[in-house]
Amino acid sequence: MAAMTRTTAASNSASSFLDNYGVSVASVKEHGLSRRICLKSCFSGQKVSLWTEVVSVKEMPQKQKRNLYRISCAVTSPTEPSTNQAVVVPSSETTRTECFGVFCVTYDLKESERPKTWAKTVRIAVSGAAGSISNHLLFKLASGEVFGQDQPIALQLLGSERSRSALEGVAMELEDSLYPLLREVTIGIDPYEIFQNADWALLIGAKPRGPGMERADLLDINGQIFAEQGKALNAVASPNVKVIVVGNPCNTNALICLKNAPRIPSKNFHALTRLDENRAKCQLALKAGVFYDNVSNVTIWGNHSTTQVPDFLNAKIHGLPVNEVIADHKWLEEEFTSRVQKRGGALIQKWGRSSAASTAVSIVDAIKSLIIRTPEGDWFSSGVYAKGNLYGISEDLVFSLPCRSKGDGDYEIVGDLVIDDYLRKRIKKTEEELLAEKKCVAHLIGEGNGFCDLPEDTMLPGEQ
Ligand SMILES: NC(=O)c1ccc[n+]([C@@H]2O[C@H](COP(=O)([O-])OP(=O)(O)OC[C@H]3O[C@@H](n4cnc5c(N)ncnc54)[C@H](O)[C@@H]3O)[C@@H](O)[C@H]2O)c1
Repeated sequence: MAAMTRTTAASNSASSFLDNYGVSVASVKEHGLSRRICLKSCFSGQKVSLWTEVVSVKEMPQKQKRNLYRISCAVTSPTEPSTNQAVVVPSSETTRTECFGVFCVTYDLKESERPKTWAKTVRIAVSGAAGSISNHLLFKLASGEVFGQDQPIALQLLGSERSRSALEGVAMELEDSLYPLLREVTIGIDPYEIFQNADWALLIGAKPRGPGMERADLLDINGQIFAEQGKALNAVASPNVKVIVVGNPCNTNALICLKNAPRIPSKNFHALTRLDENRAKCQLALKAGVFYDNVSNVTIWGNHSTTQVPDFLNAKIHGLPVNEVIADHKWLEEEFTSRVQKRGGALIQKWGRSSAASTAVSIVDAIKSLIIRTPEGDWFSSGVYAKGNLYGISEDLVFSLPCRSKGDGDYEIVGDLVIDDYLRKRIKKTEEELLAEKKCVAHLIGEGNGFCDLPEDTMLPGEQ
């Protein structure tokens, strides 16, 4: 067995790198960043005659925007099987982002498993991948439940320095699950590496609000994380990446992220308010005594905080206005909102931990809302860049609004909801809170010095 170690930086293609080794490429099959390369020739200077072999090539992301290829090949001679192997690996400083375990093995699609609909691998970057929400979400993604049963996916998992070992544990569980659609798993702690070519970025990782921590402190600590991750997305993700920010305070984190990623359309950034929408639907269904799939057209307006406005005015049950079905208008006006806002807190009291599973489900719902056409006449809520909204809401905010999608990953803001005085007053309040949050993080969005004067220290849903 001949083993060699060599690192090279090349600004050109993988095949010209192979040329450096005197190897000629017979054919290349692409699977996202991974390529299977069949060779015809031999390594120059190795005096090894090759007959057929497979080389896996991985682009090693570099902040310096150089391409670095890791190449490993197992070479078998017809006369001396398994005696000739050559491995080219990067030097240790380039191995921080690793394909994990079984996912490093090259794969080939067998003809029999190549249905006509087999699609290009979707690359999904997930931050906070070792956390509670991800622990539910990753397995839904890998199972095909989200993107479909003929859609191979790659999971690119970002953790923090502290969660490095846990991240390996997550990847081991994914290995043991033998998901046929899960083609690649990479783990790491550098967003510039993990976000490479991501089609989706699910930004969950954030610092939790500790005891006695002001909302302003949380904004600053987590804001810095999202400024960095925005820059990393800008540098290395797919230019049309769809970003869903979950880590709190998610609206302002999403705003910070998009401001730091000018290459990516602002429209592509979302703050997750889908859990609030789902909770609102559940409360309306409970009150009306109907199953929740009969509730539609529910909007969450504004911030994912206790100033959020769950809208019963425009919501429907069995296609009828909610206030025609629920006669108890006092309940709608006085109790419904706080029930939605306090649902997370009530759950913590019962179970002693926050809602991870239902949050993961709501992330799945949020993705599906963008890749599946919205049913006629309905809409969904998402924290989106408010540019072009017809409700007079400040446009330079990430604000939860009613949206509709054709299922192509894009969406439009629905512009014809009725806003009465009750809603207008509350929407104003959540808007004021978001404007104040924006001032706090001015230093992170290129708008001078941050100055924090929040109207009140509101909580995140579930904190109280
Ligand atoms: N928008 C919503 O509807 C909603 C709902 C529930 C929770 N959340 C928020 O989601 C976030 C995560 O919740 P969780 O229950 O999974 O928390 P968790 O503490 O279980 O997991 C968070 C993980 O993120 C990691 N992390 C921290 N900083 C990171 C960074 N800079 N890069 C990558 N990873 C990092 C941590 O090490 C940890 O493993 C919290 O901010 C929470 O408030 C939002």
